[in-house]
Amino acid sequence: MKLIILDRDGVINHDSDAYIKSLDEWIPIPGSIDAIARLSKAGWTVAVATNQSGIARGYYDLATLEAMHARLRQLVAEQGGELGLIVHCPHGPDDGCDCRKPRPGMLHQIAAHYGVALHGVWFVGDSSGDLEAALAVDCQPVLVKTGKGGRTLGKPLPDGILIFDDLAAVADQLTLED
Ligand SMILES: O=P(O)(O)OC[C@@H](O)[C@H]1O[C@@H](OP(=O)(O)O)[C@@H](O)[C@@H](O)[C@@H]1O
Ligand SMILES: [Mg+2]
Ligand SMILES: [Zn+2]
Repeated sequence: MKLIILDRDGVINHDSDAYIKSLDEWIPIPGSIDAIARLSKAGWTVAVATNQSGIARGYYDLATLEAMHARLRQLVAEQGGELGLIVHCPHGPDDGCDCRKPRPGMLHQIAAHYGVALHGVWFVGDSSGDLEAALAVDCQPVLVKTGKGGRTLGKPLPDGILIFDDLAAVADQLTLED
């Protein structure tokens, strides 16, 4: 199975230091919806693992998050693609959960859902926590320069990460190989 896992904020949609708190604030990064559709049409299963501490912080509720994800699925379907499992961590930094990145719990959830191993699976993110979560379970960490990616690039980076301008460039690479 060709599985790729994506972070959401800063990779699929624009991020904000004020959190993405409503459907109106959820704005796709240009090229990202098409990238997901291209990957899907090329036989890739595209899953999402996203921290959503805004729920624990009371900034928005689960219904609002699910409305964002319904919009995401609709936009990908309109491009002829299909989005796979979306897993989110609703917890806050002090909740001690196993699913909040950089912990790899959501990656394990996705692997279990599809019955696959995580070794070498590309996990595309914009933050250091995404890269750390990937490395914790032997995924291939992939950093995009969108969202917080520019800031992340300014920090010391672990060895072995792949860097792309954006999700569209990741899709170009993976669909080129097919
Ligand atoms: O990039 P993903 O995982 O899809 O989602 C990130 C969001 O949950 C939010 O994560 C927060 O971090 P804290 O949760 O406050 O540490 C902040 O970075 C916000 O700017 C950001 O919107
Ligand atoms: Mg992010
Ligand atoms: Zn959690």
